[in-house]
Amino acid sequence: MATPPDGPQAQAANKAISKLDLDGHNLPPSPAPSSPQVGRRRYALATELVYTESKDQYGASSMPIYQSATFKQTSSSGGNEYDYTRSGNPTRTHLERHLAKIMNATRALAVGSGMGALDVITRLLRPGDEVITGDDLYGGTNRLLTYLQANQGVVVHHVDTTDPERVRAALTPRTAMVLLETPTNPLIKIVDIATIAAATHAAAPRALVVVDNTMLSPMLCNPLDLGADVSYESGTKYLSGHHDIMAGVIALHDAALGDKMYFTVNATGCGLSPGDSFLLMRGVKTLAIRMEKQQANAQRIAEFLEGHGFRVRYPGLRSHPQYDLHWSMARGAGAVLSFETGDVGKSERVVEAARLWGISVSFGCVNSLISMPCRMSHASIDAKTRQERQMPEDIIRLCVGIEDVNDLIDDLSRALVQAGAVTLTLDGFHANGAPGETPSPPPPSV
Ligand SMILES: N[C@@H](CCSC[C@H](N)C(=O)O)C(=O)O
Repeated sequence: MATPPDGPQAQAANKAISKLDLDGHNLPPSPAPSSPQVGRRRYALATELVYTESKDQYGASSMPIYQSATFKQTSSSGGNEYDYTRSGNPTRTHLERHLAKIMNATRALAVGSGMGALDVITRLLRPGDEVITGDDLYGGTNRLLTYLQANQGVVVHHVDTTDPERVRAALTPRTAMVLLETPTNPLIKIVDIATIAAATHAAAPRALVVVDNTMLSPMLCNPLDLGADVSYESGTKYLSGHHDIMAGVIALHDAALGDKMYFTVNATGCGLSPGDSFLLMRGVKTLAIRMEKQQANAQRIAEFLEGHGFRVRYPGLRSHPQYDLHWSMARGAGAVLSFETGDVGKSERVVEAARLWGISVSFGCVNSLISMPCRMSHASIDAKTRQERQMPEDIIRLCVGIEDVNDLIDDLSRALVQAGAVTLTLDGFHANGAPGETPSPPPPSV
């Protein structure tokens, strides 16, 4: 899973490191000039996640929480490195520099949630600007784009981003942003970032290609290396890993764009708090080992469900229609999968019968979660739109954690049996009813 030391990803990462000041003590606007660390060898990603180079005044091996709203100045004109935590805080700066390093970026910004990150990014849009995005995407993203369309004069085109030609056909001189997710949430479709980025930059040079990398995290994919201009993710998920904070992260190369986004962070006060910056930093250090276990568990569970006749969507399965495309961009399949039972009521019963799997939105945490996206994470997309976009109402999303995989499979098997989603036979059990044969009517909008 680690980046090969001489591969293109590692070269890009070295470039990013050489541009960073790694002392962790500069107030944001523009990244500081290079440090004595320039040109040092890039370690494997698992090492870089843990290795930090902060110059804490006492040599603390874990950057302390600077729990202070304001900072004393040495002169009446101010001008010290930090003045007010909304504008900058040493704990957040340390985190942002570490994130820039592991996301192969020149600059990273840490804010209060994944949606907060998308808000900062979309504030670059102006009335009349056009956004091209997917027809399967996270409910919160869809909601923010719908708001911008209704209130800010931004025109949003939802197309099937799994087909780069559809994106190409939607590009116009007014395209300001192409917003991608891969794998998509919750249908786990794969989007070709490199082809779409190249097509976008050729046809609409001022357009930004923005990628939501939450499903994979920098452990498995680096969208900036594939040609994206901005990569962002919910730090609430894999980066922190314990569902004890909300956070959002933005990574990019363009200094002027970074300054514009920092302006918004400072002006609106959405920067991540010192305490949450500390927790996110702590979580990032164990990302490699968590992800390794989570995706090994997810693979076993996906194979278990598929082996019993369910339609499973997971890029670790050879049956995934875009298996090769996924593996050309990513170093792993992640730990989110979805499957269908063919009946909404049956899916509800499965979810409610699970004990070890918590009924919760979110993913990327050490404990496993089960949910019905159409009722939960994607309920803000109205039923008609969900139907138009062919979202199966019975779809169940599994977000796999680090528990013992046999316990997870036992609990899921029991829930499937209890819900009547499988038929018991002498040689085991099999899914009842092929998904899609009896399409479920959408429930009323939420
Ligand atoms: N009630 C929330 C639901 C958040 S879903 C969180 C997450 N990104 C996921 O996909 O599970 C809302 O309406 O935003």
